[in-house]
Amino acid sequence: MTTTAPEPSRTAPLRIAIAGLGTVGAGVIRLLDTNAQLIAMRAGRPIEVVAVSARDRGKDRGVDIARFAWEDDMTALARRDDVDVVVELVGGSDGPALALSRASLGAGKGLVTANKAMIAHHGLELAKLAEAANAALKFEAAVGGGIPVIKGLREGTSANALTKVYGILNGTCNYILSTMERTGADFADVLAEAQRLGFAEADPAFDIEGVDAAHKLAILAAIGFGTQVDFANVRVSGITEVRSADIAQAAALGFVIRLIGEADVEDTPEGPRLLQRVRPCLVARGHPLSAVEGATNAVVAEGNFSGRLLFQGAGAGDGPTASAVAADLIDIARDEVGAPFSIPGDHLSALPPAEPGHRPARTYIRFMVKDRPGVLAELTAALRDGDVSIESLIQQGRSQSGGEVMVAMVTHEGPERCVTQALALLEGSDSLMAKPLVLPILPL
Ligand SMILES: NC(=O)C1=CN([C@@H]2O[C@H](COP(=O)(O)OP(=O)(O)OC[C@H]3O[C@@H](n4cnc5c(N)ncnc54)[C@H](O)[C@@H]3O)[C@@H](O)[C@H]2O)C=CC1
Ligand SMILES: N[C@@H](CC=O)C(=O)O
Ligand code: NA
Repeated sequence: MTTTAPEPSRTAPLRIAIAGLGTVGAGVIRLLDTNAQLIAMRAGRPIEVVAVSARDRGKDRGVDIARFAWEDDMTALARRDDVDVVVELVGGSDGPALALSRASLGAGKGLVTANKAMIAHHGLELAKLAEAANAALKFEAAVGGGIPVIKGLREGTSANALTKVYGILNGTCNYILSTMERTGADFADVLAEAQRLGFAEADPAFDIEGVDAAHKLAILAAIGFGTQVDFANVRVSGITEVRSADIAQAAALGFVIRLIGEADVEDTPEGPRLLQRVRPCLVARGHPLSAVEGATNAVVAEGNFSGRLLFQGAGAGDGPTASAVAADLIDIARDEVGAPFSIPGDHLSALPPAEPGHRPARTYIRFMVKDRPGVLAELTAALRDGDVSIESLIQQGRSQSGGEVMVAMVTHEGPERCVTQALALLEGSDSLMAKPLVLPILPL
């Protein structure tokens, strides 16, 4: 006689364990407490926290954790028989978060995570583990905080071939850029405020150097284009070189500066190629992304039948991120699972990276140069030799004593590689006092 484990009753609670009780973890507990009744109604059963783990048991988080079992070793959560789903809110691409995630899926438990770094690096492996164990792996909070953008792409646009996905994917950078633009405040002060508000990563270099946005872009591209997550081939530049003077100059020209992630698949004679890049761009006032302020994120997806879709909302912070985590839990409670990347891991394709040099672009170029005769001629000669046509050129004031001046230009549309070639001609020039800043102008 064979016996099988009894099917859990649909009214039995979904029993969860939470690892990580920082901004997001405490937010999830607060949300599950506050909205317990409506969540039980919508999920078809209660969602009940059984056990938790973090670094410091005694820390005051503004939520009562004494009612939950405590594990010093977070991977012990994956071994508990009284847990159906593990929620990983620790962070870090490897280390304990990855060990816990592998152990949870390996034990056949569902996994909900907000950890974009881990999904960007190990998403395919974890998806295959989940699929093999017939367990859920969900990560709505990992991209766009509270915006249901993973759901939007996995479900809402699932009948479309996507042509492009792009947008503002990092709340901290957007908070810094839009606050500097509005108030003229200093970069370091605004970053400190974003940290205080709980938007920034544990190491904020991930935010300001564009890496966090690149993690999120790699995840969106995988879902949108049915490709394996390919973080290693995202071309990344962050916002650390952007100065207040660039923001002011952009404003005078009718633009704002935003950190934009963009991905598309290009058909080439050698086959399809995946372009993924994150970089600060000039965005014309009037473009929907120019009005995105503070820690808000916005993602544009273009489908061949849906047309252009815009997903917008709070991209960081405890409440919005907790909202996305809880929505994933509700899906699991309802048994709505499916392949983590929309199509099974074994069928995700591996596309080589695209080379975008031939693509047409208008570009803002800012030089910091020595204030001396002949400098402008040197710059314009290099641009001429690189086949770059200048649309407008502004020299900002004069220094007192032959010091540093700013020269900003906007180019006419031309192949991207021309700007790169022109700037290569200036490399090593003692007229340049800093590396030129190149900001593409986002097409409408
Ligand atoms: N803060 C936000 O707005 C958002 C955060 N996320 C992601 O959510 C995750 C958590 O982020 P936050 O709550 O902001 O971080 P946090 O730093 O506020 O909290 C992290 C928690 O994990 C625990 N922890 C960290 N390392 C540990 C270790 N080695 N052993 C045991 N416990 C450890 C800490 O004690 C703390 O309780 C990260 O993956 C982050 O990228 C995603 C979307 C938005
Ligand atoms: N540090 C991230 C948090 C959300 O993902 C951000 O600023 O967007
Ligand atoms: Na989201």
